[in-house]
Amino acid sequence: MAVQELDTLRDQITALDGQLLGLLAQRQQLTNAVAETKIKHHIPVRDQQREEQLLVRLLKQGVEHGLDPHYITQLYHVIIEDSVLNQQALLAERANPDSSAPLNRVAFLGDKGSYSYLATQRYFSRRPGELLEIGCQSFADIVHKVESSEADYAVLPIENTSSGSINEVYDQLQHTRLSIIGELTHPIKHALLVAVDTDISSLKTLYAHPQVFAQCSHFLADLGNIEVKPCDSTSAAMLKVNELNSPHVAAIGSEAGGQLYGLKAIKSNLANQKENHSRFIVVARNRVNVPLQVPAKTTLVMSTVQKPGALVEALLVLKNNNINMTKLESRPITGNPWEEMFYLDVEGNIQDGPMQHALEELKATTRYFKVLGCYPSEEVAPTKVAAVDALSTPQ
Ligand SMILES: O=C(O)C(=O)C[C@]1(C(=O)O)C=C[C@@H](O)C=C1
Repeated sequence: MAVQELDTLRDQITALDGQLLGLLAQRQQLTNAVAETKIKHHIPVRDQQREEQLLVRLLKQGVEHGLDPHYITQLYHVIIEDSVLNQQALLAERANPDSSAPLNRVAFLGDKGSYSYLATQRYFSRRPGELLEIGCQSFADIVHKVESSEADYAVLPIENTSSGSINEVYDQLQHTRLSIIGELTHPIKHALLVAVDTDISSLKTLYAHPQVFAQCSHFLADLGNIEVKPCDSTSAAMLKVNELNSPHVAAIGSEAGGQLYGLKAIKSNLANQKENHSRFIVVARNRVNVPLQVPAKTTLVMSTVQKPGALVEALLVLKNNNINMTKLESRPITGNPWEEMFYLDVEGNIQDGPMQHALEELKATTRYFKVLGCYPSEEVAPTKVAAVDALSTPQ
């Protein structure tokens, strides 16, 4: 039965939410205009001093309105992250006029609903041009699609906060001529998805990608006697459960992806770590120019000579040139037992003087050395304001 009072209140909320969206769109137009000005005057995109001033003012105003400072801080971080990433995408587009096309053909693992699919959608939503998704069954197939020009880009998961590096992808990078042109971090929220009404105790078989099983090992250990069946992708697992349409089977995947297959979540937050994120890389046939106004990352691959301390020597080159390394990964070299290929992510732009100097030195120190790509860093660290703690401390 409709309650008149509730309807009236909800109408007012709906109207306000509409206004909030309108205001956010206006804010976006202004920050896009800011990006144009920054392009013209060579000003860096990020200005954390300005962010801090804004946040301090908002917190003061928010407290006067009776709003929780943590709520304001979180909201503002999302708004700023979006603003920075949109501006970076705009600058990158201007710096690479030849790579803009009306259609972006993108290869990724799985089908509609896979985490790679969701990451692909998110990455390209900030870029001009329509998106044509090309679902693939293996990482080798994805890379081949771009190498053979059947696709323009590939989106590949490279590491996860719970299960670590994705070795197969690193191994693909060893043998390809493609370049890394972008990255993004996407939250991975695993849920238990079923096709028909059921409960956990009725389940006999669970379908998921092996990486997903690794990320949810604590949940699986508590489940007891359920058969786990690996699938090529999360979307393949969801499709299987949709087809079987049985109260005894479930898939692990995202709730958003499951909805595309008519599946319902009967339990969420299955990952061992609460903060479960995957980092994806975007690769293409050609390198991109990264404007010096945006924070850049460079991924390198190298092998050192076989002598004690060779890796330390190479890493000292980075230290001596004041270059920050954010990741170091090693993988065996195919055909050369006990020899390792090292993958490094470092902060910096290959067009920058100190970086070029460091790369030259590294080349001289190592046996094999290659830049896999230089791309805009999509990690927007939130600006912290000391006043937040003071404001939220109970009196
Ligand atoms: O004011 C700027 O310089 C902007 O780029 C806008 C903005 C914002 O969205 O408010 C975004 C990024 C900067 O770090 C600071 C503020």
